[in-house]
Amino acid sequence: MAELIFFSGTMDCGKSTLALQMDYNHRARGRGGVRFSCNDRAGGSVISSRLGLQTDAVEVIDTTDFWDEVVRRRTTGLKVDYLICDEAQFYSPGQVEQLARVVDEMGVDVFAFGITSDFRTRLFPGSQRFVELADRVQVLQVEALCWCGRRATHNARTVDGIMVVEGEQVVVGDVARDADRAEATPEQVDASHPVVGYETLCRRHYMRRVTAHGANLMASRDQLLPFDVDACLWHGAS
Ligand SMILES: Nc1ncnc2c1ncn2[C@@H]1O[C@H](COP(=O)(O)OP(=O)(O)O)[C@@H](O)[C@H]1O
Ligand SMILES: Cc1cn([C@H]2C[C@H](O)[C@@H](COP(=O)(O)O)O2)c(=O)[nH]c1=O
Repeated sequence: MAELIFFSGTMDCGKSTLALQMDYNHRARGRGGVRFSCNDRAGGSVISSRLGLQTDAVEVIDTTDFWDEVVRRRTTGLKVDYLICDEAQFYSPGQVEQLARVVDEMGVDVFAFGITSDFRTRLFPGSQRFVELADRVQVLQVEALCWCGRRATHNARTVDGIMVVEGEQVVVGDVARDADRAEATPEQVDASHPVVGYETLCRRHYMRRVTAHGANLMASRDQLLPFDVDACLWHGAS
């Protein structure tokens, strides 16, 4: 029985890696599949994993109709047993409905991969529809971590190094590694080209808006005292 599975998690938890692995495993057993992606960080028509793997894919755009995509391939004799759908949070609710129909009426497995919520903790409309329609929502086993070591559950956005909670829902970007993470100096800030980045945080530090950079700053200011960033915040220290 074909299934619609939504593999979900925060940014940087291995979704694209798993998408490429699943494609490889199914293909290795002779199944025919089509890979789709949308606004991948590495550019159009590609699925890229931070582990270094990258494979071509069909770019999903506003007019993409998944039902037509499958019918067109099957009528030219191609085998379509499954679809890999990366960056699925960016698909429209209507496209998610098309995917459900492809599963139910054409017996095609759909493996979709995406983040559920945006930098304001709000569901992406496409992800919401996946949660509503999927046979299974599977949370990835590999956990992205917050700087404090807890499991990261939220995606924070930074602009020039500062966490923000307002802005466009879709801004393609990457998580910064610890080494790159710093608030820009006033000289580096170019108001016409703000640098947008992301950081995965636990809920506690998302709610208190403490990124790795903020925590480091507080730690360095407070070197002479026993340091507990959460206690500092709780008591209103800056
Ligand atoms: N140099 C590396 N060595 C080992 N694992 C890495 C390396 N770089 C990235 N990763 C792993 O890749 C994961 C990110 O994978 P990716 O598929 O790009 O994530 P997602 O699609 O969920 O954003 C990280 O959580 C980490 O486990
Ligand atoms: C939280 C959030 C993320 N995005 C973008 C940033 C990346 O381009 C993708 C997520 O890709 P990943 O492979 O899961 O790392 O989504 C966005 O546009 N808006 C957001 O709020």
